[in-house]
Amino acid sequence: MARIINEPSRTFGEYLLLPNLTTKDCIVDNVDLSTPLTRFKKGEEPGLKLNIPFSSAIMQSVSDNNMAIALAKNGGIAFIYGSQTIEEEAEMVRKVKKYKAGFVISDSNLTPNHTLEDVLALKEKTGHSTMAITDDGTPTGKLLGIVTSRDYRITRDPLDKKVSEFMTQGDSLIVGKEGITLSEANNILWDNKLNAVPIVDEDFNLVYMVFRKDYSDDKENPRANLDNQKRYIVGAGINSRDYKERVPALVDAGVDIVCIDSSEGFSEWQADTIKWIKEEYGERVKIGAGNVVEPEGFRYLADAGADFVKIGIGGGSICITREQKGIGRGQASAVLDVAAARDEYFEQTGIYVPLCSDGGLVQDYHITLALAMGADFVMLGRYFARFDESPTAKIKYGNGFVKEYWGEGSNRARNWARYDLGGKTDLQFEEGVDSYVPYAGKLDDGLGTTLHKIKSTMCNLGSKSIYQLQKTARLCLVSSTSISEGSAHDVILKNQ
Ligand SMILES: NC(=O)C1=CN([C@@H]2O[C@H](COP(=O)(O)OP(=O)(O)OC[C@H]3O[C@@H](n4cnc5c(N)ncnc54)[C@H](O)[C@@H]3O)[C@@H](O)[C@H]2O)C=CC1
Ligand SMILES: O=c1[nH]c(=O)c2[nH+]cn([C@@H]3O[C@H](COP(=O)(O)O)[C@@H](O)[C@H]3O)c2[nH]1
Ligand SMILES: [K+]
Repeated sequence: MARIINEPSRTFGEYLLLPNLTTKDCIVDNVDLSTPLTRFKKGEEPGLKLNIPFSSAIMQSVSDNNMAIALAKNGGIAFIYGSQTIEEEAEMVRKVKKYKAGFVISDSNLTPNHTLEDVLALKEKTGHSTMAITDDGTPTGKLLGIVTSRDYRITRDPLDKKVSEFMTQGDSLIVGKEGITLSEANNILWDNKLNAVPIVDEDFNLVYMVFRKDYSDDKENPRANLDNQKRYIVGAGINSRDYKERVPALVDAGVDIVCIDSSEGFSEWQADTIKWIKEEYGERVKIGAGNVVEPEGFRYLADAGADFVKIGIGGGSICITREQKGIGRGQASAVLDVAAARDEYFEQTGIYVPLCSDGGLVQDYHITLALAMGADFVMLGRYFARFDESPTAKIKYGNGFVKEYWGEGSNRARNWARYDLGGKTDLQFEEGVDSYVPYAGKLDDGLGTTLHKIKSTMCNLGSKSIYQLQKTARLCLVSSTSISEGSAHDVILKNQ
């Protein structure tokens, strides 16, 4: 007979935190939010850590190279979406690893044989008026010239005028040599009254551009999550099918960690994927797996060698998996149950496997709850999709703005593959929706507020670290009637 777990599965909104004694040294500035990202043996340090317990969802509408840079700058990690070709995903990883504050890879490039018409079309497409002219029109080709809007006049020059006739070239072309510092590049900009300076290697191949406007806002964040070569840490999503091709390409691009991206991870496909990666790369390549919602699934993946395990089925804001397939579990119950299994696993084996609570986090305090319940970090989709740094369009909506946000199980996300990875297309059903989320401005600002909230809650709980929070937090269940007591009530709100 089927086994029934009679305890109903619960969500974060059903719990509140109880304060503990706040000692005088427990102030926001003293709260440390660093947390392990990968498994470690008792008494040892994890191979990878996060400086804040945040990761961004493995989704087309959330995690590209821009999100990865913005989040790593703040101490977290993005997992670049795997629902794209291997080459495209590896290229995104490469862009993050090549990124140096203030040095950008040129996104507007042409050859001398292009025309003014091509210049105008490219400007329309990228929004950038400074273009690098290289022998092959790529951002890494031999640099032959530069075009800015000062080099042509739309009213006077014919549209078929060749770029070679009006680009800045020869002795007038001022460049910086690869390896110079940002402040040296900035001196070149000022000394020559330029808005941009191309940086070239020994063979005059283009490597970066440095723009005057970028210089001021590129001070390094002290929380930045960096590797031993001072490059940003980045993760990437993989699947349990093409990993033998995808993982080598990602490793070649410099990825720090991969994560099997699936709605449900208690499977031999995932164990095989982990096994292959560990045999191929040993400890050099870290790998997260999931998702699970109960202890058996956790233990299976921990035994298989997962470096972290992700929790959450059907709780995401764009998820309709529970409606479609009837699988899943309230996220709070899932985290509590799996965290207990993780602690038991640690006692039995001396191996600590970090947990990630993925999806369904709505209020900022839900993040604190997830950590208190035993998660070491969280993964958020909707939250990050709202910021400027997410890859999707910002659209005017009523009096404000929204950004697009769609699930990886939606038809929109699945369209990337020309061939179906998983069987007959005519049998497919959607497991996610296509939606809008309210636009929330710059990631630095929004995330800054959330971090401050989490830290001040931790002070109420007398915790200066996530470890302490997990060990000492006390939580209570709330009744549905007491929930209304928690918002403004029995008053007439002004300005409404
Ligand atoms: N966290 C959540 O609640 C949910 C997440 N999603 C997202 O949607 C996307 C797609 O997820 P899934 O459909 O679960 O993808 P998936 O690729 O893991 O699974 C699809 C199907 O293929 C099977 N499969 C996996 N590897 C195989 C192999 N090597 N050979 C043969 N069959 C294999 C799986 O067992 C499953 O039936 C992911 O981005 C996931 O994160 C979708 C629904 C819910
Ligand atoms: O049922 C689903 N259908 C989908 O199409 C889908 N796409 C993503 N995900 C999962 O949702 C997480 C993000 O959730 P939030 O927006 O709540 O942060 C993500 O991190 C995923 O775990 C999906 N679940
Ligand atoms: K399964």
